[in-house]
Amino acid sequence: MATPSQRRTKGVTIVRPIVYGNVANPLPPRKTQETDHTHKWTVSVRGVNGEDISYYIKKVVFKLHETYQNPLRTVEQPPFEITETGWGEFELAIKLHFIPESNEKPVPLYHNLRLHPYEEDGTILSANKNKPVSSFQYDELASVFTDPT
Ligand SMILES: O=C(Nc1ccc(C(=O)N2CC(c3nccs3)C2)s1)[C@@H]1CCCN1
Repeated sequence: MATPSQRRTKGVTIVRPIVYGNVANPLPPRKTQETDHTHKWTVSVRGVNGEDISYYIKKVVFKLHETYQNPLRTVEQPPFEITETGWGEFELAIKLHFIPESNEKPVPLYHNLRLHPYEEDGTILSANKNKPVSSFQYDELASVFTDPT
């Protein structure tokens, strides 16, 4: 956390790494018959190494695909995550709202939800390639605060 003098020093840039992404696991066969949903997934915004980000993030708004009920999901306390089930992959919009809200504009992020482990070249891995079935995709983003108040 910036010291009071840093917080008022012009030109000071505070970098806070943020990790966002999703995990996904296949649903048991009996479940998929009911809704055609094949996976359960969780999209999350977290601090690196579990760092508490709630002292500077007021809330996180997740915008799911329009076919989901109530596609705009607001999370106002950690863990900043949404768990849903589904059958496909799509782009989620995420917006980070900061404390104090008036000084930092909300930061938009975009995350392509993944349901399967992928090879580097994009080919889908079959489970027997010793890759965990739950796919992890984290794009690390350093959120930069310049000229903080
Ligand atoms: O998959 C894709 N788009 C998707 C949008 C929404 C998806 C989904 O999983 N769900 C909607 C939700 C509901 N189903 C029924 C009632 S709510 C479960 S998937 C694209 C198209 C091909 C490649 N990627």
